Amino acid sequence: MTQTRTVTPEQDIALLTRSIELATESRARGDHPFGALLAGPDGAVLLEAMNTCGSKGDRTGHAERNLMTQASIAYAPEFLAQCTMYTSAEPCAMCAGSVYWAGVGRVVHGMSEVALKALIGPDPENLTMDLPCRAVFDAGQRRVEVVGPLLSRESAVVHEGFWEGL
Ligand SMILES: Nc1nc2[nH]cnc2c(=O)[nH]1
Repeated sequence: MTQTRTVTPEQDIALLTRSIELATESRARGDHPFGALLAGPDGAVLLEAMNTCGSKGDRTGHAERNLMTQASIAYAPEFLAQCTMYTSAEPCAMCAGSVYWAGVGRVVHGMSEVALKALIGPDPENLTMDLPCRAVFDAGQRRVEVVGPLLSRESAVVHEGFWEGL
């Protein structure tokens, strides 16, 4: 039987804060400062992931895409439809696509893709697109609920001084 989502707004903030901590850990180990986690219908943390663009030399190694690969191997789409992905920054088009194809039903994100683009600029390491994840989900045949941007300031802090140095 599929569990119904009961996660509360207070849990949303706590879990989004955890994704920002993962972004800080990602930066500390030499990767880009992004983190993401998957929470079950009741808000229990099921999986966590960080960016691996630097450590694995994989330019598609975004935190959310790494998480969705793990999620789609570990869980059935009927269950993932009741789960939420929390991510320190709005998912890019590739990551939003991976959320859609894995079957996750809800996304809560930190700073917006537009704000990220303004913050990073034309850095060749991260040519941020100008495409909200809602636009990607709206093109699909399955509903993905999006909540965000939330904690915009907190999620931007982890990028401070990072991109200028690359
Ligand atoms: N949202 C997001 N954007 C990125 N841009 C480069 N890497 C990432 C990532 O891991 N997540």
